Amino acid sequence: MTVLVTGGAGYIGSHMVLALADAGRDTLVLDDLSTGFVGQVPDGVPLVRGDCGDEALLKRLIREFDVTAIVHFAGSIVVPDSVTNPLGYYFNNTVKSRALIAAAVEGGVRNFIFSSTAAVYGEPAVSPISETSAMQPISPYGASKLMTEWMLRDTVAAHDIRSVVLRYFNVAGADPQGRSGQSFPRATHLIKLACQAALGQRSHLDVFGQDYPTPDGTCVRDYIHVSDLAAAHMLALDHLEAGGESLTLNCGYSRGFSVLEVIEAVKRVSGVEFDVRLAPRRAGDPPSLVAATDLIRSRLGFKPARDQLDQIVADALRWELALQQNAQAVAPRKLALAI
Ligand SMILES: NC(=O)c1ccc[n+]([C@@H]2O[C@H](COP(=O)([O-])OP(=O)(O)OC[C@H]3O[C@@H](n4cnc5c(N)ncnc54)[C@H](O)[C@@H]3O)[C@@H](O)[C@H]2O)c1
Ligand SMILES: O=c1ccn([C@@H]2O[C@H](COP(=O)(O)OP(=O)(O)O[C@H]3O[C@H](CO)[C@@H](O)[C@H](O)[C@H]3O)[C@@H](O)[C@H]2O)c(=O)[nH]1
Repeated sequence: MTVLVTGGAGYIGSHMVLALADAGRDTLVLDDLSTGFVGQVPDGVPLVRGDCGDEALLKRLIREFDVTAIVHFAGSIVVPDSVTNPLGYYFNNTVKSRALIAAAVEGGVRNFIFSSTAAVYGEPAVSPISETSAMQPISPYGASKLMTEWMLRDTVAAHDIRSVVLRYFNVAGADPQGRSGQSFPRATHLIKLACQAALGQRSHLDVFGQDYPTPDGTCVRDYIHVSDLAAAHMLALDHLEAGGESLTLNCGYSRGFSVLEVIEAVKRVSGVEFDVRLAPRRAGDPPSLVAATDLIRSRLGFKPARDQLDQIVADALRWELALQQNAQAVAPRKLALAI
C-alpha cells in the first residue's frame, strides 16, 4: 500500500511526504527536479527522478511498489509565466496529468488526490468563493488545472477510481520543525519575496498594482499554512481509503489579506523596515481570492492549526534564514574550488 507523490521534492509535496512519513506510511516520490530538490525528500523515502507524463514509467512504478493512492502535486505553478508560455503550461499540467490518470486507471489505483487551485475561479463576483461558484479562469495556469479537474471528474464517472480535488488558495509558511520550506531560488510568491527583502537579500519589494477594487487597492489573497494544507491532504487520503465519495474542496481559511497587509506583517515579525515600491499590475492577477471553507471543515473535519498570519510569516522567515545560512556555509568551499 504505497502512496505515490508526484512533485514530492517540491514545496508543498515535500510537506505531504513529511506528513506521510510521520504517519508511518510507505511513500514513493516521482519528481523531475525541475523546481524540486533531492534534499527536500526525507531520508528513507525513495525518490525516482522522472516525468509524471511518462506512462510506461508510471505503470512500472505502480506495479513494482504496489501503489494504491496517488497524490499529484507535479506541475508548473507561476501564473504570469503561464500567460507568456501557455502551451508549456497546458503540456506540463494538463497533457501529463492525462497520462498519469490513464496509468492510475490501468494500474488499478483507486484513490487519487489532485492539487488544483483558486485560479480556476478567475475573477469571482461573490466572496468568499464557494466550490459551486462559476469557473472562469483568467490565466492559462488556471485553465490548465481546470481541464485536469474535468478529466478526473469524467474518469471517476467511468472507472473504478475516486478522487479528491483540493483547490488551494495561497500557500505559504514552512514546516514548523524546520524540515522543509519554499526553496526554489526563483520563486515568485509574495511572502517568500518579502522575507527575502527583510533579510537583505533583495534591495526592495514591488507591489504589483494599487488600483484594484479592494479596500487598499492591492490584491487580496487567502494565505494557508503549508502544514495545515498537508494535514488536509492526510484527511483526504483517510476519506478515500475509508471508501468515501469523490469530493472537490477549497483549501484556505476564509479570510483575506492585502499585499500591503502582508508586507506590514513581514515588517512586524522581522522587525526590519525594507524598501517597498509601487509597480504596475502583473498579468493574470485577479483582485481578490478568499475561500469559503465550510465544505472541507464539514466533509473532512479540517481544523486549521497555524492560521495566524504572523505565525505563517514567522515560519517562512525562519526557513528563509536557514537557507541563507546554509548558502553562506557552502560559499567559501565553492570559492576555494574556483581558485
Ligand atoms: N504554491 C501555491 O500557492 C499553490 C497554490 C495552488 C495550487 N498549487 C499547486 O500545488 C502543486 C505544488 O506546487 P508547489 O508550490 O509545491 O510548487 P513546486 O514547484 O515547489 O513543486 C512542483 C514539483 O513538481 C515537480 N515537477 C514539475 N513538473 C514535473 C513533471 N512533469 N514530472 C515530475 N515532476 C515535476 C517539480 O520539480 C517540483 O518538485 C502544483 O500543482 C501547483 O499548481 C500551488
Ligand atoms: O513581489 C511581489 C509578488 C507578488 N505580489 C502580489 O501578491 C499577490 C500574491 O502573489 P503570489 O504570491 O505570486 O501568488 P498568486 O499569483 O496569487 O498565485 C499563487 O496562488 C494561486 C492560488 O491563489 C496558485 O494557484 C498559484 O500557483 C500560486 O503561485 C498577487 O497579487 C501579486 O501581484 C506583489 O505585489 N509583489
